Formats: sequence, structure tokens, C-alpha cells
Amino acid sequence: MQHVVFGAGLIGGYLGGVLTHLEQDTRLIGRDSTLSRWQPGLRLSDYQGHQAGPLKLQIQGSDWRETAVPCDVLWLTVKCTHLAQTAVDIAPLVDDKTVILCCQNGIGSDALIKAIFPRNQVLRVMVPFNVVETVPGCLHRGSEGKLTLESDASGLVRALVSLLDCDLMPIDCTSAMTPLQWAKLQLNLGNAVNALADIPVKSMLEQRGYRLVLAALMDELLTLCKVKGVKLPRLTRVPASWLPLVLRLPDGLFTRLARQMLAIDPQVRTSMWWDLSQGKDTEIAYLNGAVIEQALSLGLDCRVNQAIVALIHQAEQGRLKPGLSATKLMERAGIIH
Ligand SMILES: NC(=O)C1=CN([C@@H]2O[C@H](COP(=O)(O)OP(=O)(O)OC[C@H]3O[C@@H](n4cnc5c(N)ncnc54)[C@H](OP(=O)(O)O)[C@@H]3O)[C@@H](O)[C@H]2O)C=CC1
Ligand SMILES: CC(C)(CO)C(=O)C(=O)O
Repeated sequence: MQHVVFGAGLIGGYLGGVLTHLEQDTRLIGRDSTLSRWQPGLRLSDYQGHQAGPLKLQIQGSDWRETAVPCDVLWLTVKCTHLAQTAVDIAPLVDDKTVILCCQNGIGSDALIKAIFPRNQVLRVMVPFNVVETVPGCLHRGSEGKLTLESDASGLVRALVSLLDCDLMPIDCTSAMTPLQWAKLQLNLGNAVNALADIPVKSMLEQRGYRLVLAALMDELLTLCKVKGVKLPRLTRVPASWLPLVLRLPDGLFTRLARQMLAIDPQVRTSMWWDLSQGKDTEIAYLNGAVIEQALSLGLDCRVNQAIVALIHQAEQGRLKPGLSATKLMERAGIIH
């Protein structure tokens, strides 16, 4: 099977590195500035101490179109904000047999690709773990979880799973991708809190004020899912519906009970923090924005998500400086007055 990873950044670089490590025929397409850091040999590591590399990648920068040929499996790892352009760009990589895998957070990214490639298999992928580039050329997976592919009828996904499952990147598949995406979105509601707080995820979770904001965001999503009849699978050690209760515990109790929520590398930051800190537009429309869109269409309350989206837009436009204290964020989210 020939694989192409399109949009090789943190997730695409790690994924492409694992595929290369497993001796799969893999090309990585991305920005010249990113790929040049990995050219001498990409190293992979994870929070459990697994390592690979230096890996000699097949990388293609801005001139990739000159040698582009269709592939069997096309992994799209650009941000949601780049998918519309990507849908146009990838045409030379796609023929009738190409399976396109959308690896974005949030809800709805695959719809854009399906609209342009209606005859192809377009499947969703849920990425549970965090990846950071610790030093140039070293990608590190900082948290747990299995990369989960949406099952297909042909059995190709099952074959991929058995081919690619490994310590560096445990992998699985599911036929219930929609509930899984909503469950992942519940966790990603913390991305905006993290970006606005401008501190690592671990420090954010250690402060009850930030947890109260996150719990309120989750309450709105949980109500929405209940009304929609979406039964959320469990992604953490406690069921999805218990998470707001756990988050609202006092600091001491939370620290003791939620050890695994805190068992993440102390430097981990969310993908939205990276976007905001680099002056890029965020994926907020596909995350909290998706909750708002569907909640409003059902007449449900989503005012905390609305307040947080407004704050992220202000930060994107440079009208708000991230680094809000927990108390300030609670005030701005309308949780305390
Ligand atoms: N990072 C993480 O830990 C996690 C991320 N995710 C999700 O995974 C998805 C990917 O995130 P992440 O890997 O962090 O994103 P990155 O921004 O690190 O990687 C995407 C890369 O694609 C590049 N790119 C965009 N458009 C093109 C194009 N047309 N041609 C070539 N390259 C292009 C971007 O360049 P440029 O920036 O210059 O536009 C960037 O280098 C997101 O939906 C994210 O929410 C999920 C779980 C964890
Ligand atoms: C894994 C997690 C929740 C945090 O890194 C993430 O999905 C992100 O950063 O977007």
C-alpha cells in the first residue's frame, strides 16, 4: 500500500514517522520549513519510553505536485481551517481507489472532502493523543489513547489496523465514529480554556477555576448529546457524563481522584494553544462552534460555549491577550459575576 500524509505537522509527522518506521511506503507532504527540520532524520518518542529513529523520511515540500501520483491511502492531517484549500490541492493524489482518512479534531471536517470526492471512501480518524516537537526533529507523543479509524465495509481498515498497530502508536477501528467524535470533542472543549489560560494542560487542570469553566462547557455538550440521542463512549477512566462532577471537586480531592487525568507530560499544551501562540486562526468553529450550532438548532442553552468562542475570536484578532487567570476566565465566561 502506498501512503501519503498530507499536511505533515505534529500529528502528520508522528504518523508518517510511525508508518516509515513500520517500513510502509510513505510520502509526507508539508511545508518546506517543517520538513527541513526532519530531513536529517526524524526521531520519535512517547510518554512510555518507546523510541524510533533517526528515520529517513520520503518528504515532499512545495514542489510536491511535480511528481504527484495517486496513492492508496491518503491521510489528511492539516488543521480544519486548511481543509477547504486541501480539498482542492489533493486532486493529483487521488484516483478511484484512494481511501481518504480525515484526522481532524471536532465535527464536520470530513463533509468538505466528501463533497469534492463523492466517489471515494472518505473515513474519519480520531486522534486521542498529544504530539509536540520537543527539539527540532524530535516528535513526542505525550499522552495515551488508540488512534481510531472509522471501519469500512471492504475490510481495508481492519487490514490497516493489524498492519500498523504498534507500541509507538496503538491503533483500533470502530463503526460508531460519530459518538466517538463527540466524546473526543468533550475533551477538546478544554483546548480553548488552555489557549486562553496560556499555561500547560497539567497546570490548567490543577486549578479549580479553569476546571469549573471546562465543566460548564461540558455540561452544554452533554445536554446536547442527550437530546440528540448520542451515547458517548468512555475515553477516560470515568464515564463521559461524570467528568463535569469530577472537574468540580476541590483541588485536593481532584488531585487524588483524577490522577490519570493529570498523568500527562507537564509540558503538554493543546493544538489550539499552538495556533494562537503562532498568530494562526484556530479550529474553534469545529469545536465549541459545533456545539453552539447544533445546540441553537435544537433551542438549547450554550451560553458558556458562546462566551468562550467570543473570547477566542478576540484573541485571534489581537484584541485579547491570552494569559487570563482562572478568576478572570470565569468572569468572562459568565460563570461568576
Ligand atoms: N497536535 C496535537 O497534539 C493534536 C492535534 N489533533 C488534531 O489533528 C489535526 C492536525 O493538527 P496538528 O498536527 O497539530 O496541526 P499542525 O498545524 O501541526 O500540522 C498541519 C500542517 O499542515 C500544513 N499545511 C496546511 N495546509 C497545507 C497545504 N495545503 N500543503 C502542505 N502543507 C499544509 C501546515 O502548515 P501551516 O501551519 O504553515 O499552514 C502544518 O504544518 C487538527 O485537527 C488537530 O486538532 C488531534 C489531537 C492532538
Ligand atoms: C490530545 C488533545 C486533547 C490535547 O493535546 C488534543 O486533541 C489537542 O491538543 O487538540
